Amino acid sequence: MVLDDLGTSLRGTLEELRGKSRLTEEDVQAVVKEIQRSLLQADVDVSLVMELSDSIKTRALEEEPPGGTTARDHVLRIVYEELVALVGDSTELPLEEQTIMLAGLQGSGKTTTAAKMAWWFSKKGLRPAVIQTDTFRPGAYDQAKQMCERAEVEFYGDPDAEDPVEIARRGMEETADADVHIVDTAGRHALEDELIKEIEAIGEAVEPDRSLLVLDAAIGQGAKEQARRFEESIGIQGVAITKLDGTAKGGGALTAVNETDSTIAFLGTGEEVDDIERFEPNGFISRLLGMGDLKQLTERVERAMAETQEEEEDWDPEDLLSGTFTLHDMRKQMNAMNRMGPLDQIMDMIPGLGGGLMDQLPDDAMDVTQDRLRRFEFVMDSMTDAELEHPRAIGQSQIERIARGSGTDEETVRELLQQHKMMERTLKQFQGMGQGNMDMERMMKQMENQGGGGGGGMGGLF
Ligand SMILES: Nc1nc2c(ncn2[C@@H]2O[C@H](COP(=O)(O)OP(=O)(O)OP(=O)(O)O)[C@@H](O)[C@H]2O)c(=O)[nH]1
Repeated sequence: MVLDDLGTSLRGTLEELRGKSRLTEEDVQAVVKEIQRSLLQADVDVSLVMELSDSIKTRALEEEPPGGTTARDHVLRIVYEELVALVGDSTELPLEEQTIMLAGLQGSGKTTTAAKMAWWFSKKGLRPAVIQTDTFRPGAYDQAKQMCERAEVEFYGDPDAEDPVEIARRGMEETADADVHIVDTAGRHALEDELIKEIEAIGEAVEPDRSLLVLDAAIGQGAKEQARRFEESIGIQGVAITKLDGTAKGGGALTAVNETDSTIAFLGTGEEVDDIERFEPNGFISRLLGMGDLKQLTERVERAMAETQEEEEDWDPEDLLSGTFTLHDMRKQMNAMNRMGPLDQIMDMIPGLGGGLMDQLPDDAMDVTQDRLRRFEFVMDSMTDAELEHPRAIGQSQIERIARGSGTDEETVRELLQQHKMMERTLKQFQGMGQGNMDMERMMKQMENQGGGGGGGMGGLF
């Protein structure tokens, strides 16, 4: 896959830095040379490679590594950050009603990507439909139809119709119930005016909210020209890079994204409907370098720089006692519980609250079931940022969508929302108690009562 051997070769060079606390110019040069070699081999544009190596060199030599950071960590962090900047952010894709048009050359993987994207949106709880307008390639209709059947998503196409614009228009009408329309267009062997005109006309008919260019990872320098032409005619908001599971190099596609100031939306990694990933720059580069989660390394160094002992990754129980309590907070707490242990121990860490308070709760109150946690995780995965931030504003139609997307049921979504409400209320009382005006016994009673049938007291949280 893209830049495949970068991680291997870089690891060797970095190993040689082990034990060193300062970097020499030769050290940096050796690292940069490995990166240049890998990127150029993977078809990344020369000027882009030079730009990247210059900034790595300058930063590695000029930035002062914070105390306690090894030379290896210092340079690895800079390489990681520069590579993340090179691949750019992920294309914004709100989970809401929208029309997405796919464009690209023949064989780039548009039809496959349309069905995969529809599958992806359906897993997020939306109702997608694929509209197939390819009248150029015989077989495109059957292929799209079969894939959509496998993805269990709505499909519209007309094998007998000849006018793609008319198919697109009718497709939008016929699938009016769907909330995400994915419009697949025809490709050609090369970028021809006819192809551009056809896509422009389809664009006028369906008025897409965003258009994505589908690029085969094997494409070389030609990707730049393609991206530019599509960008000029229909405007490209993002790119889907396909066939990353093969031996493809991917550098051409990366260059195209960078040159056109575009972003990557999806990665295709196989021929099945679920062989699709939402592009996520940090994870992508970490995986590429084969070095675990490098974001953590960056964060560790940043913390050292700020000379703070604060463990940013770790949830601080005291946060619960101030400010508003959102589902983001609840999720952080769930993660923290996975790492830190059961709730009673966590509560013990809160100054003034631990020390025996939890002993007064019924034994099973702190029983955290993994299964429940996991189901709540699925539910939260299918929520938007806004929903996580303002859970009280979640209405029935959103509950239905979230339940569908998370593969759970409405009952579980409601349970989570109820849980959040209960926890928020209880925490407010803790806040009150923190100020010394809460009667302990009364609070304990309330906590128990709030549990209702779904689980007891504070322990019914999960
Ligand atoms: N291995 C692998 N194969 C893929 C991937 N995406 C698409 N393909 C294959 O690539 C070939 C072309 O894909 P299509 O989806 O038909 O391409 P298209 O761009 O719609 O082609 P036209 O309709 O002719 O423009 C098919 O055989 C797909 O199975 C991928 O991520 N990995």
